[in-house]
This record gives sequence, C-alpha cells and structure tokens, in this order.
Amino acid sequence: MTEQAHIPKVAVIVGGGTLTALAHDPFEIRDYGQAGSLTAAELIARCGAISDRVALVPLDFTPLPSFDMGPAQWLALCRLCEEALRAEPDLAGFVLTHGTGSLEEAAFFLSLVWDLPVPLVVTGAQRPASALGSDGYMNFFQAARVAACPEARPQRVLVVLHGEIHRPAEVTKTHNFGLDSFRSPDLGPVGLVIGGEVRLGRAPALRAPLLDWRGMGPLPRVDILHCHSGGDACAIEAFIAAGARAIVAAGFAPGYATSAQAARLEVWIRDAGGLVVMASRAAGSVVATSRNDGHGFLPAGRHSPVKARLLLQLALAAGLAPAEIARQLAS
Ligand SMILES: NC(=O)C[C@H](N)C(=O)O
Repeated sequence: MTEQAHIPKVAVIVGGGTLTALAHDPFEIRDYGQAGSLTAAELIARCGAISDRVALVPLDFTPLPSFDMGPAQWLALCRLCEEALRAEPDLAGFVLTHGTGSLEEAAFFLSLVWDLPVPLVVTGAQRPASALGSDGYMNFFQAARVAACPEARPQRVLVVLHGEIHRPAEVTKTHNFGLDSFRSPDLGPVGLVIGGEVRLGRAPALRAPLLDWRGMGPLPRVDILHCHSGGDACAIEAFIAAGARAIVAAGFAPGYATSAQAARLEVWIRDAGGLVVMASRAAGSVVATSRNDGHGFLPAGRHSPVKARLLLQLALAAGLAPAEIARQLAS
C-alpha cells in the first residue's frame, strides 16, 4: 500500500463568499471581488502544502455571495454531496466554503436535514484570498482536517473558523471584520484546531434530521418581525398579506414585542390560526416559555430569529403540529 492510500479524501465545494474572492489590491478587505474568485480546483491548487495530509477533491457548484444563498442552493448541495459519495464511497467528509454573512444559516439549515454518513464542515473567511494575512487558507485547511476526522462523523455538520469548531445551532457572526468573528455566545466552541491537530471537546446532543430533503419543494413562507421602540403592526399586516405561515418576532430581550404588535399577533393566532415564535434581539441565553404563554407565542428557546425561521420552514414543510414545533424549538 502506498503512503498516498492512507491520506483521507475530502471533497470541496466552493459556495462563494470572501474565502475565494480576489481583489487587485492585497490591502483590500472590504470591497473585493473585482479580480473574480477561485474555483474549488484553484483553491486546492493554492493549498499544495495540505496535500500530504488531506487529498482534496473539487466538486462543481455555482457559487453565490452569501446574501443570495438559500434553501434552493443548500438542497442542491445535499444532492451534489450524495452523488459525490455514491461515486467515491471512500470520501471521509465534505468542506463547504460559504460567505460568512449567512454562513450560520446555511450550516444550521444543513444540520437540520443532513443524513449522509460523513460530516460536512462549513467554513468561510473574513479576508479575501488575495489579502495579506488572509484567514481563508488556514480556515480551509482546518475545516478539511475536521472533515477528515473520524470523531467528527457523529456531529454531522460543524462550523470551523479561526481555530474553533462550532455547532451550527450555537454559532453566530459577531463582528463585521474581526477574524474571531464567529462565536457560540453561551456554550462556546465544541472543539479546537491547533495548527492541524483537531481536538473535539464536548459532544453536543444531536437531533435527528427534521425531514428528508430529497424531493423537498419550495418551503412555506416565514417572516421575521424586528421589534423596535415604537414598532406598529404595519409589517405584520404585510407578512400576513404575503401569505406567511408563521412569523418570528425578533423581540426586545428577553422576548417582548410592543403592545400593538403583540395584540395584532394574538388576533392572527386566534382568528386565522397563525403561528408566532418569540425570539430575542439579544444573542445570549434563551427565550423562555413563561413570558409568552399568555399570548400564545411559542418561545424560540436558544434559537436566534434567523435560525428559528429556518427551523419553522422545515417543520411546517414536514407537517409538524405546534406542540412538536415547540419541542423542536426547546431542544
Ligand atoms: N466575509 C464574507 O464572506 C462576506 C461575504 N461578502 C459574503 O458572501 O458573506
């Protein structure tokens, strides 16, 4: 057996974003992309130093900036990974490079549906591939190491940036430009990558996939109401008129809407069977049941508004009843 045969094989999907973006100026870290972006094969070619540790296989995917990524692209990615695994059953895992703007949404959505037997590790970068001191190459390398790591398998989907391994349900982007932007506010990372050494720590509880992504059609509309001082019911009326099946309130911490908004949402629940989830504008801790019982709102638990929204879309698509949705939000 050759030495090469012992090197784990990891497939690479370039989903878009800063990690593969190229600027003309090596000091440009805000308005980049003028010089195009790297394909998966080009990214791998720039990471020759990794090749004695992980064999990287490029997959073809049409990348988009994170603000244009959504369920359609994430489901296409599931399909691509399943086909790749069928063609190469010895793949140890997948790395997805994703724009950081919606990276936590992508990773969370994928974690709710991922049922392939090898892990998917999502990474990104705060500085483009052309920048001096780009974080992208190290993030990419460390993500590949985690994807190749047998202990990562049971975790199914993980996020790796800046030497930290995070759970999709917990991680959030906290800074526009800082390299340590991705944090898990209450519980912290589930592991570290020191250089190329992977140290997985606490083993978080996992939920079973919410539904089978194969054959999944367009997801039901779920909107987010951003609560702010003086907020009225105008956005709620627009969401209802647009056909929202549920509304997530990004409430005042630890979980309130204005009186005008709460009153309109209560009427929607009572008269039209609307579903309302109360989340919080604050990143830490939970939105608990007690505060929302009287209104009929389901508490978002530990879920941020954007993650509660994705969970609701999938839960409604799966036909879950409100009591089961509440259980999912609490887990
Ligand atoms: N750092 C980033 O990846 C931001 C990027 N523009 C995005 O697609 O989200």
